[in-house]
Parts: sequence; C-alpha cells; structure tokens
Amino acid sequence: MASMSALPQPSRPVTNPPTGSLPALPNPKPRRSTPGSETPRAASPYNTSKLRTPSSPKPSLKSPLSNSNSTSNLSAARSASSGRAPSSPDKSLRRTISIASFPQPPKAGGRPSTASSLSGIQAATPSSRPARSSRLSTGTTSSYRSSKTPSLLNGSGEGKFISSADTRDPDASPAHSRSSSAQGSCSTSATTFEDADDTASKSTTKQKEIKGNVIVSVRVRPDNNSGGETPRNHGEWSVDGRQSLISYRGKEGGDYYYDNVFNPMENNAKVYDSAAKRLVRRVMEGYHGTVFAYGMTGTGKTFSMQGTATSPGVIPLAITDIFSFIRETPHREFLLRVSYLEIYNEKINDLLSASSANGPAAPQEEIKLREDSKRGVYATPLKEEIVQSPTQLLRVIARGDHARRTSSTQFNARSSRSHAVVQIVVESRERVPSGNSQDKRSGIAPGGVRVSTLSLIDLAGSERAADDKERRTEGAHINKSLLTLGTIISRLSENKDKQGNPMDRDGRHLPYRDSKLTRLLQPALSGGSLVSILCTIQLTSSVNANTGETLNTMKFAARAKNNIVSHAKKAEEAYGGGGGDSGSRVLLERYRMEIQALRGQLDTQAKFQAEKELKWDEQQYEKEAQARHEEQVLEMQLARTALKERIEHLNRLILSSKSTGVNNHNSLSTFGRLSRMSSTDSGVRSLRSSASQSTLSAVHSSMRPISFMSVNSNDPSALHYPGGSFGPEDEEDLGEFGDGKASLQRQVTALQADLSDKNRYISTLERRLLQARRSSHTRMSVGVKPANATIAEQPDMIALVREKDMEINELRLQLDDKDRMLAALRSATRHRDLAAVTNESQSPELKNKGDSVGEIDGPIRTSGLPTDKPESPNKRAFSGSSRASRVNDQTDGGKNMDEVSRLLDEMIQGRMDGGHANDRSSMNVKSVTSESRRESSSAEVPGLNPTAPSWDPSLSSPFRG
Ligand SMILES: Nc1ncnc2c1ncn2[C@@H]1O[C@H](COP(=O)(O)OP(=O)(O)OP(=O)(O)O)[C@@H](O)[C@H]1O
Repeated sequence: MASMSALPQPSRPVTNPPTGSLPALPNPKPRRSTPGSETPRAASPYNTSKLRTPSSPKPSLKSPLSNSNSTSNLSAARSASSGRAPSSPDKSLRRTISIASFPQPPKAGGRPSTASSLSGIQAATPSSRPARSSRLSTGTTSSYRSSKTPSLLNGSGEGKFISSADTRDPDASPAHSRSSSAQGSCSTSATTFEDADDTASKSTTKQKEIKGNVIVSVRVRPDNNSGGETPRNHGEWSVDGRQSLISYRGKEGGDYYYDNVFNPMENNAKVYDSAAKRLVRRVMEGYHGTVFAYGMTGTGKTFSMQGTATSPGVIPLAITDIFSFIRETPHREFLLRVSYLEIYNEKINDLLSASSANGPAAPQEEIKLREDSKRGVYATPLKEEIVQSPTQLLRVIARGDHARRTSSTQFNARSSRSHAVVQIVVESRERVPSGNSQDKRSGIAPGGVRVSTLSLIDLAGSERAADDKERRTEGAHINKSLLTLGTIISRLSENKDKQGNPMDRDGRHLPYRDSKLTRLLQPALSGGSLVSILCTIQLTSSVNANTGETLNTMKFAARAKNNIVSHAKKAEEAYGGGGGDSGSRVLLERYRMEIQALRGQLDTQAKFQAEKELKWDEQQYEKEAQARHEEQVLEMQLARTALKERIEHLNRLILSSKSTGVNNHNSLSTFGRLSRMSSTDSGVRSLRSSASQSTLSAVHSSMRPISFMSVNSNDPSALHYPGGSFGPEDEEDLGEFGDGKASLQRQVTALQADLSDKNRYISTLERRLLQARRSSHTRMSVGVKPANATIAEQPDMIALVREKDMEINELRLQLDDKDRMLAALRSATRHRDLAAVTNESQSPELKNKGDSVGEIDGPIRTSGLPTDKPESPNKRAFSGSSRASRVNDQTDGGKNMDEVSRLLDEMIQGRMDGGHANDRSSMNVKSVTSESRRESSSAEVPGLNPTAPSWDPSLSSPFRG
C-alpha cells in the first residue's frame, strides 16, 4: 500500500505481488461442529440445482475441494431478480461453496452458521449440488446468495426494495463527469447467509437490512505480466464482474461471490460508485460509515483509495460527493472537520500536525485511544481542521499523505508502511426557515445537531518478511495488526458480556486491544456504522503467483461479509454545547452558541455605542450652546460697554460744552477741568471705558470730582469745594506757575493712554466680530442648527453684526477725535509755552499781575480747603470761569489757551452736530455751546498751526462745526 504524497498521486512503478509464502491469516477457531458432523443444509426454497440456469457464466465450477470431506455441496444462487435466473425470478440462485477456513457466522437471529474447522474452500459443481442446499449451520458448506438485500447501502434499508437489475451500476457516473445523485449506482447484491429452509427463508427483513449495511467488494488489479491485457481468466482464476464472482479452480478452489467484484478493467469511479457512494451519502444523512481497503502489499489499496489525477479514488470522489450533497440539501447546514492519522509500528501519528517535509519532525504529544459512550473509540489529542470546500479538504488530505510513511519494498516502490485513517466528521442541522425571523435572530434551529463520521482507511498491506531490518519491523507490526483484525472479524458475534464488551460466540472477549488498528475499528466492527470493505487482489497466471495470500484475502472478505453485523442508526441530534467532551465537540452547536453570545455582545456594544454617541452629541450640543451663550454674553457685554461708552462720551460732551461755555475765557482752568471732567463726569467714572480704567487711574488718581462737574453728578463731595476751590491737586493741575502746564501734560498722557485703550478695545471688538461672523458662517455652512435656534435669530445676528460695525466706526471716529484733540492740545501747549516765555521776557509786570491774579485766585490755586462760604456749583463754575477769563484777558498765553478752548469747544460741538447727541440735555447743551462758539469763533486762533499733521481744519470732520 502506498501513499500519495499529494494529489494527484505520483506515479510509481507497478510491481507484482509477492510470490512467496505470506504470513498466515489468523487461524480460525475450531468450530464446534466438525466437518464430519456437518449436516446437509435443509431444503431451501431456492433450490440451486434447479435455479442455476444453463446460461450462467459459470455453469460448473469444478472445485478441487469437491473431494474434501464436505458432505454437502452448496449451490451458489444468483438472485432471480438480478436477471441471472430468469426461470425463477422470485428466487435466489444459490451457489454453495465450502468455506473450510471461514468462521462460522453468528447463529443469532436465525442466521445460519457455517461449519467449523473447515480446511478449505469447497466449491460445489452444479451437478454435485443437492437439490436443496443444506443449512449453513451444518458447518461444511456455506451458501452465498447474491440476492437483493435491503440495506441502507443499497437504498432499500428503509423499507424500499430495489431490484438487483437496478443495482448493477446502471448509472455509474464516469470518473470525470460524476453525478452527485443520491440514486447513484451502487452494489446491492449483499452477500449474506440464508436459511435454506422455509423457516429460515422467513428471516426478518431487519436481519437482511443489517447484513446489507456491510458491503464487501473485491477488486482485481491488472496483471503486469499480462502485457497490459486483462484476460478474463488468470490461470486457475476467473473473474466475473457481472456476477460479482471470482472462481478458483485450483486447490481449495471454489466460487466466491461478493457484493461487488471489480475486474481489472474497471476504474476507480466504478469502484467508488459501487462500493462507497451510497455509504458516503448515508454518512451525510447522519450515519457513521467506514470504508477500508484491505489486501496484500502492492495490490492497489492506495490506488483505489486515493487514485491518481486522472483517476481519482474513493477519498477524492467521496469528498466531491460530500460537497455535492451539501449543495443539494439546502434545508440543512453543515460543518465539516477532518483529521488524518497513521498507525505506524503501533504508534499513532497525527499526519496533520506533522511538520513539513523540509524540517525535522516536531515531537508530537503521544496520541492515545480513548473510549466514550457517544463517540466510541477515538484518538486524542488529534488535530482537526474545519474545511469549507472540496479543494481545501483535498489539500488537507494531501498534506497528510505527504507526512505518511512510505518506503520502497520488494513488492512496492512506494509501499505504505502504516495504516492511514482519514476521518471526516459531518455535523449538520436543520436550517432556520427563512420566514421565521424570530428563530433566525435567536439562531435556534428547530432541530439539534447531528454528528456522523466517515472513516476512510487505507491499510498497510500484509507482506512477507523483508531483508531490511526496518522493513521487517514495520512488516511485523503491519502483519500483527492485520492478523488481529482477521481474528476479530472471524470471531465476531453479537454476544456481549455484562459490561457490554463484545464477546465471540464462545463467550470469549474479542481482542480489540491487541492492536491499535482493531481498537480504532472497534466501533465499526461492532456494528455501529455502515461498513464497506474493499479487498484488493492481484491474479496472475505465473507460477510464482501468490495464490495463498490471494485466497487469504478472499477469505477475509468473506468472513467480513458474513460476520460483521451493522446496526447502524442515524446519529441522534444533539442539543446544547455542553455535556462533556462529546457535547462540546458539536461545533455547530458550539458555534451557534458562540454566535448568539457574540450577537449579544454586539447588541450590547451597539447600545453602548449609541448611548455614547448620544451623550457625545449632547455634550457637543451643550458645548456649542455654552460657546454660543458665552459669545452672546460677550457680545452683550461689548454692546453694553459700547453703549456705556457712548453714554459717558455724550455726558462728557454735555459737561464739556457747559464747562467750555462757562470757562471759555479761562483756558487754564478749562484745560485743567477738561481733564477732570473727563475723569469724573458721572461722579466716579472714568472718561475711558472700563478697559482703560487702570491706565487712567495712574493719571487721575489725584483728581477729585470738582463742584462744577457735579452738574450731572450726585457726588456731594463737590460741595466741599467752596468758592470753586480745587484742593491741592488742582493746584498741581495748574502747574508750577499756575499756568496749567502740568495739567495739560497730564491731559496729553491721559489722552494717549485713552487712545491706546481705545485701540485695544477696537481690536477686541473687531476680533469678536470676526469670531461671531466666522461661527455664524460655520453654523450656516455645516447646517448645524441648534435646537433652540430659530430663523428669527439670523436677522438678529445680522443686526448685531451691523450694530457692531457701526460701533467700531463710532469708536474709530472717537479715535480720530482723540487724535485731533491730542494734536490740538500739543499745539496749545506749545503756544502756551511760547506765550509764557514771551510774557516773561517782555512784561515782568504781567507776571506780577499774574501773581496778583494768583492772589485773587489764591484759594483756587493754592488752597483746596473749603471756605466759610461755599459757593453753589453753578456759581463756583461761573466764578471760576470769570477768574480764568480775567487771567486770559491779561496774558497772550491766556489768549492762546482761549483759542485752544474754543477749538475744543468746536470739536465737541462738531461731534454733536455730527448726530452724536441724542438726548434733550445734549441738545440744550448744543444750543449753549453753539452760542459760545459763535462768540469765540470771530476771534482768530493765532499760533494754532493749521498744517499740523494731527490737525487739519479743512478735513471733513465733525469738529469743523
Ligand atoms: N487497478 C489498478 N490499475 C492500475 N494500476 C494499479 C491498480 N492497482 C494498483 N496499481 C498500481 O500498482 C502499484 C501498487 O499499488 P498500491 O501502491 O496502490 O498498492 P498497495 O496495495 O497500496 O501497496 P502497499 O500495501 O504496499 O502500500 C501502484 O503503482 C499502482 O499505481
């Protein structure tokens, strides 16, 4: 037996079978009845002498054993239904042979037993056959019939009876166009013992079924010595495939009928169709099935099991059929897993775990055989691979083949040195009906999972002792295991001890444990599975023909057919993934549960994800809302600030115009107070925005509210300045020489600080505006519409933006104002300085006058202390103004300051005329200031440089008046 390293099988030289003597097959136990005690078979309704037709291909078979002690000649009968006995269509033709070395078939169930201690095959010639063959229980003869036996393997095991004519492979598919029809051809002529008498002929259909579950076929390998020809007769042998008959006319000769006899011309496809196809399909339906090839080395076991690329054998054809069956069975779902082991020198190797041919063999965990009530005997630990396609399955097996031990022997260049077992486990269950969405979701199918196993076994061939020590050792193990197999098969019975262990008919235990092979085959041999045995022989006419070994193989086949009883039942459907090893091995169920668990996880995760997303969305929305809110608050703040600024500004303008109107003759005080006014017009508020408060505070920290500024103020402290006294700070404001120089400088500084504040404020506003525009643009472009946002908000936004724009413009104008004011103040300062210098040099008296004025105004300039008679604010302002006016009248510098005052007044007025005054009081002020301006506008402004860069009266400005 050789192994294909990969599919397709590599070609190897064809060698002749051994010609020398081979190890003897197990010696059958002496039968209880001796040949001498054999009784003639009881008369059978199937009287072969009558039924044998003249047209029979083997009308007479002269057996050398006819001279033996056999007391009865058995007639071989062929089923009338097979068309071979047209004269008696309802009867079986019977060929009675003597099977001297055959074990006695079990008696149980009315099955006839053969005589024990038969020394050889006794083939009876038709002429010598009794009219009615004796019962096999007589011991000396065996009656084989090729009748139609209902069985699972011929399609009639479930109550159907198919005529033999139907079963002689009428539909055998060609090797390359195989059909996967369940009705494919197969052998049906199950060879079975038959009761010869009427009573026996009433053996139950069940018994027949049981026998029909075992198919034994013999394949004859082409003889190389025949020069490629396949003669019908090989010396003393003749093969009749049509009748499934092999006849031997030599010593111990006889006619051998089997379920199938394949002549050398028949190819692997035919062998598969007849011997294995139905079994494979039954396995797919839920039965366990075992196919094994038995025979002498080099006779074609591996060729039959594996085949070649052009002629695939049983294994690849079974694989094709398995997948065809799956395709044709849409109402069930399948899961296939495969393992591949070899028994080499009584050690089990996992061929799928073996390392590649390149590397050294990885040390494997010892594989042991265990027994389980559900699984029977199985090897563990063994790698199982789940396969999903024929190609994948073939590849897995080819990988195992590659790892299998083969060696060149005397008889076979690539002889298998081990028994190889391919096991395909088939799990199947009903599919969830497509309409049942509830079941589909839960994944619960209406039925459980059915698990069945197909074992495809290529045994090592029996062989003679080799010269090579290693081959000899291998051969010894091979022969021993085959011997044990033969022994067990020869002693098979349905007897069991109290523990359920199988026993032979004599009550002895069967030696299954004597070899790993028999232990592994125990479930199949014990009747748990459908069995198909393919025995291979090579017939040759050469003198060295190994007739003895061939006869042994044929006897083995006959024993197997006679003794193996199969009660194969459809595997029960298993539920649940638990329940120990067998339960957990049901992968379909396990996967179903896993799928369910994963689905649950998926659902939980999906829920969690959805919740998370919802939360995230909410957070995002909250964030957006928060940002929007902040934006709005900021905008409101800015708007408020701007409005306040505006109010303050307008208030300032009002007050300034008043004060200017009142003090337009006292430039010093006007300037000094302008500053104060700016910083104190609403009591304690700064001229500048809150943003510029800190900047100004340094400048204005010394300033206090003054009485005249309390026109719009409720600050009662103003009343504490009697007679318009400004206090010590005011003194300071008036300058070292009481000329207001220091005050002007402060004014300039304050205005500059204010200017930078304004700039900052503007840039802040611009930035915010930009942000607001951007965010509103983004919201609009991405279409994100907050839930609480309404279309009505859009115009609001636009209005707000517009308002902001206006505000910015406003502030810019203010800045311009400031710039101009600064320029004017600088210019005024310059002129005042110039005037002071001129005055000092030209009229020292004036200085004295100024001093005297200073005396007059002493309280104003030198003292901040309240006088006994505090003036009313108005009065104080007026008197202050008068004093300033007097000072102005007396100095050129005062004149200049007047001019500046007037200019500022004009600026303010211009601002108001520009539409910035918006309340009645400002309008009133406007009228007052307009008058003041008219008064002062007639005067020139000498010294005021109209070309000063920061002051251009020609510019269109609100200050132009
Ligand atoms: N029916 C057949 N037709 C053509 N060639 C065959 C046939 N049977 C066997 N052979 C050839 O005979 C040789 C031996 O066959 P094979 O290796 O299958 O025998 P075996 O029984 O497996 O031997 P062993 O037990 O030593 O492994 C191979 O070259 C094979 O191709």
